[in-house]
Amino acid sequence: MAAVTWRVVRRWCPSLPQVFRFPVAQVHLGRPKMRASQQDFENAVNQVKLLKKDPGNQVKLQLYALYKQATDGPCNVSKPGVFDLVNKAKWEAWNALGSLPKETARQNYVDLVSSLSPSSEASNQGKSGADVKVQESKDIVVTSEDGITKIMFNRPPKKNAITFQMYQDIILALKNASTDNSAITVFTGAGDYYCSGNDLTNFTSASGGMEKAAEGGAVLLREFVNSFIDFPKPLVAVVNGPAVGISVTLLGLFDAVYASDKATFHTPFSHLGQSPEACSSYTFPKIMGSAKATEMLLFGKKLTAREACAQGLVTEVFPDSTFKKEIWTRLKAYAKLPPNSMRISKQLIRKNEKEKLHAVNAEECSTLKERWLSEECINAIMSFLSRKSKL
Ligand SMILES: CCCC/C=C/CC(=O)SCCNC(=O)CCNC(=O)[C@H](O)C(C)(C)COP(=O)(O)OP(=O)(O)OC[C@H]1O[C@@H](n2cnc3c(N)ncnc32)[C@H](O)[C@@H]1OP(=O)(O)O
Repeated sequence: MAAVTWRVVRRWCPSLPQVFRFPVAQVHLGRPKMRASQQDFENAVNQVKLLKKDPGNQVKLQLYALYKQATDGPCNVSKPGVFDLVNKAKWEAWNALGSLPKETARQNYVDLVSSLSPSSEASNQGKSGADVKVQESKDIVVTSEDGITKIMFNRPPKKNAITFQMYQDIILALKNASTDNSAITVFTGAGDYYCSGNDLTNFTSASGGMEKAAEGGAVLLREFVNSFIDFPKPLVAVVNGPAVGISVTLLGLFDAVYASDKATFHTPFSHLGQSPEACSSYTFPKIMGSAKATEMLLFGKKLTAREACAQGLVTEVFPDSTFKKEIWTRLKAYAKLPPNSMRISKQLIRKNEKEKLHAVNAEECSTLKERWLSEECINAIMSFLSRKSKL
């Protein structure tokens, strides 16, 4: 899926690196524009193959798009399916170049490759992470500031429900955050909700029928949850409002959870004909004991922030009026702690659990794949979509 390595891709397509989304406007070209000859272009293509350091998915995406535009012209192939993550991302990057002339694409490719020379790689490494928007995505906004990478659900009109695209964007954001120069990574939500969980239209709107959607959904979910299990730095949730479904279950994989007193925690899986995910069938009983976990995961009991704190799911609750101010002040202080020490301590805490968590994730995903095709689940989703039911 998305985690194809640089080496694998070079083998797969020597001059066309694996890529992800990166808006054209953000390419910073290293020198003034001159007309690049075909020879310059071919030299640049060869230079890419010799790069010692992986330039990162965003740059690889841009290289791919510019190469295709320079050689084939505007994107002329149909968009790959929703679960063909890598090819879809490549298609989107190429398609985003619109009608950019071949010569300009060739020039931009040459300039981009030249900006990847060892000297410019070295000069990029010293950059501070001050207030940088690090990933372009409509519904997931990623910023980096004061040693904190913030990943924000940003779909307030839909209560931040998570689309298939958002799952993919989060996987990419976590991958980037694991190696950026921030000390901690924080999830939060825009608007009044933290997140209303899985977008219930994900399965009904996917092309290729429910079975294919369930199959692809299970693969995507497994990779998504794996990226939380394996995340190497302190992972903090700033729960600004109600949280539903997978946005709650994931909290068992976070290192700290801070909540506004307006937040609630709800996992209505039985109401939806579904079963728990994000390792919550293992983490929740461990955190709160099996009786309390049963009330949440089987009976769908909604907890207030204070109840969730008493059960150990939430670290601390703050009055909503001062929540943001207090929490960001505190997190900025935490982000100044020695990052390597925090990473190593987290590793020690997580190490003995990892294998178990991966096994639980795999089993939960295959169970869910069956559930999504069950009559109970399909009826529940249809009922929500036809507005007969709400939580
Ligand atoms: C591939 C991986 C799969 C992983 C699986 C995970 C399992 C889960 O996450 S299960 C949890 C799924 N979530 C829900 O069941 C929540 C459904 N939403 C609601 O019950 C309510 O919308 C609400 C209680 C969250 C909010 O109610 P409220 O009255 O305040 O606002 P609404 O008018 O209902 O919502 C505004 C707007 O947002 C749309 N929306 C909200 N949540 C979802 C959602 N989860 N999926 C799709 N759409 C959602 C809602 O339909 C409204 O849209 P319109 O304005 O267009 O009608």
